[in-house]
Amino acid sequence: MDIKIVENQLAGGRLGQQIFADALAQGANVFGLATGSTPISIYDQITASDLDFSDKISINLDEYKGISGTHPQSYRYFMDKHFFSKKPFKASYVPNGLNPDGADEAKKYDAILAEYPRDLQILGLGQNGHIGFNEPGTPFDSTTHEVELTASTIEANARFFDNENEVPKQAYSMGIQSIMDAKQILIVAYGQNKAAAVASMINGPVTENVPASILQKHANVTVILDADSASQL
Ligand SMILES: N[C@@H]1[C@@H](O)[C@H](O)[C@@H](COP(=O)(O)O)O[C@@H]1O
Repeated sequence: MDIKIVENQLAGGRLGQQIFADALAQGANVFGLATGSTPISIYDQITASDLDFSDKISINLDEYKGISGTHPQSYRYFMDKHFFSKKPFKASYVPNGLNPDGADEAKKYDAILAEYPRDLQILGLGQNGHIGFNEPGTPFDSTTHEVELTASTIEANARFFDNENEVPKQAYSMGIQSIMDAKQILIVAYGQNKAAAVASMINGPVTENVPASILQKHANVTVILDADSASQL
């Protein structure tokens, strides 16, 4: 793992933008994207740059089940707002939260992932070590699946909703194997509340109890941290 400690999120955004630029220069065609507050500074730097994704593909990690892409808290809405409306791709895939059939949605999304192997995958990190919506205990060989969100994730995401009851209880997520299939991975974490998860991801045993710990086994991972999230290393 190539660990970069940056001064603040703006510096992390610049570094992340550079990693995207380098991938583009090396011929990357398919970009795996993530939501959450963490990647926003990278997306801000990218959308303000002259990078061109108009003939590239993006595939997002996950989406809440049961809300449409026009819901302000859906991940499709987030991506439109922070990225695609400013910097469009040729095609952008996000799981369809309105598909009531989890097995069907998983099959369709896995077909998209198989058609477009990702060159670069960006990830945030959950406080419990989750990546995408792969909560602790998710098998390392998982592909796209329907997820029951844990109480801690619902609580962590409640700040974006009017109240905790409105946070969807399920989501669709790429699996851990799907994430590991990307050629290159960029994982980003800021703040004291991520410090324990960062330490377990980097120095802990590789265990399904800490989904991000599997990244120790990937050949090309860059980790962007700030001093707070790196404080337990
Ligand atoms: N499904 C997302 C994850 O992909 C994200 O990494 C995590 C952390 O979010 P934040 O970056 O806001 O801390 O939140 C959600 O649970």
